[in-house]
Amino acid sequence: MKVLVTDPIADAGLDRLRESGYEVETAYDVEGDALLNAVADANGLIVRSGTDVNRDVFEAASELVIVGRAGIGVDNIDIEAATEHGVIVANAPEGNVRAAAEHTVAMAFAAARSIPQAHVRLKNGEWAKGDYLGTELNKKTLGIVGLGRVGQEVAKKLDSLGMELVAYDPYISEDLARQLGAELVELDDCLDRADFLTVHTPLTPETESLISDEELAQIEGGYVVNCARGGVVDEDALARAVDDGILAGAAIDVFAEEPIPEDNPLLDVDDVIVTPHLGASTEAAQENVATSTADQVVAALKEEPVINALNAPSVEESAFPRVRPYIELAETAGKIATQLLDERIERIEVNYEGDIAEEEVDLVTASAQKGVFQPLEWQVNAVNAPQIAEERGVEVTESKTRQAADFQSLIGVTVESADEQITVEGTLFAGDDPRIVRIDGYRVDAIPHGHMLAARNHDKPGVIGFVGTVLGEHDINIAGMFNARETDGGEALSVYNLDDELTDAAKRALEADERMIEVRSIGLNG
Ligand SMILES: NC(=O)c1ccc[n+]([C@@H]2O[C@H](COP(=O)([O-])OP(=O)(O)OC[C@H]3O[C@@H](n4cnc5c(N)ncnc54)[C@H](O)[C@@H]3O)[C@@H](O)[C@H]2O)c1
Ligand SMILES: O=C(O)[C@H](O)COP(=O)(O)O
Repeated sequence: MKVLVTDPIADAGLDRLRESGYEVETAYDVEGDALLNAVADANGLIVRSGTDVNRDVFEAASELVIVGRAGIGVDNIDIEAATEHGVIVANAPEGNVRAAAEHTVAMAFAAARSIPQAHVRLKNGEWAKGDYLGTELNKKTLGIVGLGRVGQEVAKKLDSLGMELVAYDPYISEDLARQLGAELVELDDCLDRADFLTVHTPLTPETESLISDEELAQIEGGYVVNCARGGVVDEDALARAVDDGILAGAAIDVFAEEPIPEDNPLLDVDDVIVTPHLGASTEAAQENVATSTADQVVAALKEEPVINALNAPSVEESAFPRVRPYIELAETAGKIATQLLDERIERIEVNYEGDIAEEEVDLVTASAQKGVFQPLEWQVNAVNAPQIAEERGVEVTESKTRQAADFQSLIGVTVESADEQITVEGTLFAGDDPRIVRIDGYRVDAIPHGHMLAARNHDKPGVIGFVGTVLGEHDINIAGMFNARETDGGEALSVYNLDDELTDAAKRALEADERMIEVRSIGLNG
């Protein structure tokens, strides 16, 4: 399997991929057709902020299982297109937080003391001591927009340096802000009170140009720091505000277009200091994000849970060994159920009984949906199955009961149409041996594997012999057989494991007998 890496990541990450047996291709700075060609046979793709992973990339990458983002921001990845193509997107949300926070603090100080400007003049032989009278951060108010991981780390650092903290973040609790020593306020209040404003939100339609002319005017006389994403602070408005003396200065690490074009207005304003997106560029941060991203790519390629998947259900690493066998069992039960139902599926219910009901089962439920849709859809997996259900208007419900009647753990997948429903229930014998133990209420003991035949018949003498004879005549060998009946002489259900697929001719021959009620071929391969 091949992992394509299109932005530079630390060697430790590349080594980890190679040690896991994957071919690693590095192709930095590729774009357009070159990127589409490189990704065509890649099973994994690792990027930073430099690669535009758009819909065309997903359309060209038919083998792609995961895009790993060696860092936090995923605004360069079309997650919707990834989900539609069944591709996991995962980032490394922890590894560069300290680096980003330290850079933010450094930029705030650098702007407040005009360090870059003084540095350049001194290097040019000019002792401009009298031109720089800086501002202390001590006792000033820091306005933080976005109090997530980086925002919180910045809050801790600048709180300890004597700043007053106010924060605007509509998605966090007052309690959390209070624990950090910050007052949670509305945006207007945050802007009015800030001597320094630092933004730490992702770039989304909601945050794009969140800080523009009007907002900058509210920070009059202060400084703006942006080490989050270009575009959250409007660049033209910021250049104007600093140039016109409305703001004392700004420190910017990230830009709406990167690498920054020469005509970016921020480059022309002396009191705007800039760095080329260096927030995450420390040795420690790069090693952290590279190894954590490589681990997630390896996990995805081994079909193990991807801890930081952004568009797929996941399971805690410690719980995975307990949940893992049920993932396949649920998929199998879903596959069988869907092949036993003729009509359009309108509802799926996944029921958990016993020990498994204690676990986090999002991934198991997604796998049951994958099983249900797989015989019907071209490319379905646990990433896009919930979306397929939503698009088709299929209602999916989950129920759990900790009490189990006959088995330590039992999973039931019910598929329902307008006038029919089928439930297939399975368990694990000895912890990892999957068995289908009930189909539509009939108690069976079927090993779900390969080709199967499910036959409903009137419970009359000679039926089992008849089925065996017909299959024999059509050269189909029976590998195993399980029979269950409602009542003596009532209806019976038999499930057969076959070495070969049930042919149409054999199916017709079985259906021709009046003792047979229904004959279904079930395929569990693929
Ligand atoms: N310069 C760099 O190299 C660098 C390094 C790391 C992270 N980053 C960027 O920093 C930003 C923050 O990263 P993080 O790890 O803290 O992310 P995070 O998801 O932990 O935090 C983001 C916070 O923003 C808040 N938020 C979302 N929409 C908001 C809105 N409209 N108004 C106010 N708050 C809003 C969220 O509630 C959340 O608390 C991201 O854009 C990330 O890409 C940049
Ligand atoms: O979102 C991030 O993690 C940072 O912006 C770092 O981006 P980079 O990996 O491109 O340096």
